[in-house]
Amino acid sequence: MGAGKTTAGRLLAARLGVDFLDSDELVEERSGKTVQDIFVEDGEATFRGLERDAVAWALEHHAGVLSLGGGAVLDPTTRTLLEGRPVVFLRVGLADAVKRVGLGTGRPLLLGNVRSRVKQLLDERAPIYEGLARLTVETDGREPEEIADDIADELGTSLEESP
Ligand SMILES: Nc1ncnc2c1ncn2[C@@H]1O[C@H](COP(=O)(O)OP(=O)(O)O)[C@@H](O)[C@H]1O
Ligand SMILES: O=C(O)C1=C[C@@H](OP(=O)(O)O)[C@@H](O)[C@H](O)C1
Ligand SMILES: [Mg+2]
Repeated sequence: MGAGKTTAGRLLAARLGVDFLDSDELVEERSGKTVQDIFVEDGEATFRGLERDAVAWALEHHAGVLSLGGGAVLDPTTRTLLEGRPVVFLRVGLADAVKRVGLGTGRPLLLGNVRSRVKQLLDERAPIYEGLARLTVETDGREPEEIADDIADELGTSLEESP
């Protein structure tokens, strides 16, 4: 959360001239509920199931850029769906992540002490992100446009070698 997946993903799609989808937006459209309400009313496990279905649908029906929620890779089926695809890990340090998520509004997993929650989630999840990523891009102190340009340049090369 706060890595800039949604922001840089949208810019990347525009730069490549392809469609853009975001798994949180898809979950909200498909369920008719906000992510926040799903977490509060139905719980995280229900959200992960909806997220898995949304990711599966997007990967099957959509060619373009898909930005994921930061916890999507916690689901084993979602991880399997992503394996072998050009997954990009946007790395963010604690300070920049905390700045970017602000008070964590709309991000139910950040309720409470935002800084310690972000740290805990980054520590737990970094190995999963690293294991899945074909490309890792550092985002600290960098503008989303620059990050999107880097991804486009580096993925272009990688996709030529292995689609
Ligand atoms: N590289 C960046 N530098 C500064 N702010 C950023 C950057 N990328 C995104 N942001 C801002 O941080 C917040 C979270 O970005 P978002 O794209 O929603 O992240 P994610 O989808 O990874 O949670 C937004 O307010 C966005 O404008
Ligand atoms: O990291 C997570 O578990 C979550 C990240 C959020 O998306 P972003 O990473 O786009 O903020 C959203 O899916 C939900 O609040 C849970
Ligand atoms: Mg997002």
